[in-house]
Amino acid sequence: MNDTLQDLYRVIRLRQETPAEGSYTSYLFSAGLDKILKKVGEESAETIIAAKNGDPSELVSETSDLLYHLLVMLAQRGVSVDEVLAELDRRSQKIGNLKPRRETDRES
Ligand SMILES: N=c1c2ncn([C@@H]3O[C@H](COP(=O)(O)OP(=O)(O)OP(=O)(O)O)[C@@H](O)[C@H]3O)c2ncn1[C@@H]1O[C@H](COP(=O)(O)O)[C@@H](O)[C@H]1O
Repeated sequence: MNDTLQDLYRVIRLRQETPAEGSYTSYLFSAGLDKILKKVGEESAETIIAAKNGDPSELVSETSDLLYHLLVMLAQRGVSVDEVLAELDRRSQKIGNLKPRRETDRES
């Protein structure tokens, strides 16, 4: 896998430590946790709508917005993206994760 998420997280941490003029990331950190969480919520909803709409480029764009805002959220809470990637790596050791479910649960 390439290092794009880790590189982006590094830039976000730089902005957190050293606010920069005209930086959207610095603006988010100065606005605080509630603003960051509001953006995560908005971008999540926009990603869901994009997935429903079926336009692949819209879905790529909205998913990118969401991932960026999730990384800002992690940085604000002091959690490294490496911890998330390590957790995903750990999970990749296990396959067959489907738990038994009732017939009525299949659509939701
Ligand atoms: N990946 C991103 C990224 N994705 C989305 N965005 C910003 O997220 C915002 C999302 O758009 P919206 O319309 O929802 O929000 P808005 O109206 O601009 O802002 P709000 O008033 O809602 O807060 C846009 O302003 C985008 O520019 C990003 N801003 C920065 N980055 C990365 O962060 C790096 C540092 O950017 P700066 O902090 O701006 O220097 C960049 O080089 C990029 O790699």
